[in-house]
Amino acid sequence: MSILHDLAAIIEDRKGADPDSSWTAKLLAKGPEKCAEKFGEEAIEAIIAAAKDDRENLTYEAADVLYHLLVMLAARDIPLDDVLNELARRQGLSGIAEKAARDPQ
Ligand SMILES: N=c1c2ncn([C@@H]3O[C@H](COP(=O)(O)OP(=O)(O)OP(=O)(O)O)[C@@H](O)[C@H]3O)c2ncn1[C@@H]1O[C@H](COP(=O)(O)O)[C@@H](O)[C@H]1O
Repeated sequence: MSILHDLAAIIEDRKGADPDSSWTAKLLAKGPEKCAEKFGEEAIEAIIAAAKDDRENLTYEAADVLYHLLVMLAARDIPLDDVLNELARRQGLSGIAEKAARDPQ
C-alpha cells in the first residue's frame, strides 16, 4: 500500500470518531462543504508558493493539498482507488492517442 492509501484509510477511520479526538475527525464532523472549503484554502496557499517559486513552502503546501483532497473525497464517500482508476484509464486513452499519432493510417 502507498502512503496515500495508508492516509486514506486513517482518514476513513476518523469518520464518526469523537471530533475532540483529532483534527481530521473535527473537520469531517463539520461536513463536506467545510472540507471542500478547506481544500480550496490549501490549494490557494500552494498556488501562491508556486507563483513565488518558494520550493520549500510549495512542498509543504502540496502535502497539505493532498491530505485535504483525501479528506474532501472521504467526506463525499469517494474511494481513493476510484480516482486512481480514473488516472489509469486516462493513461490507457492517451496511450491509444499517442499510438494513433505515431502510426497514422
Ligand atoms: N496529514 C495530515 C495533515 N496535514 C495537515 N493537517 C492539519 O490541517 C490543518 C491545516 O489547516 P490550517 O493550516 O488552516 O490550520 P488551522 O489554522 O489550525 O485551521 P483553521 O483554524 O484555520 O481551520 C492543521 O491543523 C494540520 O495539522 C493534517 N492533519 C493530519 N494529517 C494526518 O492525518 C492523520 C490523522 O490525523 P488526526 O487528524 O490527528 O487524527 C495522521 O496520519 C496525520 O499525519
